[in-house]
Amino acid sequence: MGMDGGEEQMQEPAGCEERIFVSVRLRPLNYKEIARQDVSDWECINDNTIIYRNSLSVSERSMYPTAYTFDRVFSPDCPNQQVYEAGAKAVAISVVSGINSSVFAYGQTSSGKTYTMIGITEYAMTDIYDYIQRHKEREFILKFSAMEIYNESVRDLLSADSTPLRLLDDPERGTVVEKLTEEETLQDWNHLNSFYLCVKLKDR
Ligand SMILES: Nc1ncnc2c1ncn2[C@@H]1O[C@H](COP(=O)(O)OP(=O)(O)OP(=O)(O)O)[C@@H](O)[C@H]1O
Repeated sequence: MGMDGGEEQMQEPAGCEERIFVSVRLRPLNYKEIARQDVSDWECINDNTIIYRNSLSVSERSMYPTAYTFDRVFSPDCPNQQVYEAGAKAVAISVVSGINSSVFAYGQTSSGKTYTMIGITEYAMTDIYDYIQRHKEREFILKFSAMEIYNESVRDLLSADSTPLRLLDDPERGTVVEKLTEEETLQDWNHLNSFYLCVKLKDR
């Protein structure tokens, strides 16, 4: 996979302004929904807009907006690679320019957060390692941590100990998760993958 599209952005970060890119991904119907002959309530009508095809009456429908616009929307047949390229790549690889970046998924249970984030992380790490390989004149340190926040309790996904971790307010660093495992000796993709596998197994 090439990085030509993001290269310029990586060398010339856009300054200190904050930017938020919001995209929506529609999940395909699962086999249970198909068996029930469910129909998706949502439809992408272009790259930026989804519409709600609800079953309300015409008079009720006028009370609710039916079209919602985002920076990007992805239809149910969009593969992870396309979601990554169009929705997360620029953010994910901006870290090599020293920009603080974050990609996260939000949605109800079974909406596809894990499916999407696993795909995005794999493509992002491939790109980041590719960049590092091609810039041997620079030194990079990659750290990897994984935590789950569930029912307001924080759990370290790289530790066998499932005791909830405490959140501390550090005057300089902001909110800090106490005792979160931080692997800072990631040598290559395979090394990362061993931690990553551990996270995937714990998510089940
Ligand atoms: N875009 C997609 N294409 C194909 N299958 C998908 C897609 N998104 C989600 N799925 C499937 O739907 C199921 C639920 O997805 P996933 O586990 O990612 O949801 P989640 O939002 O992480 O759920 P939870 O909050 O319960 O952990 C999984 O079996 C996943 O493989």
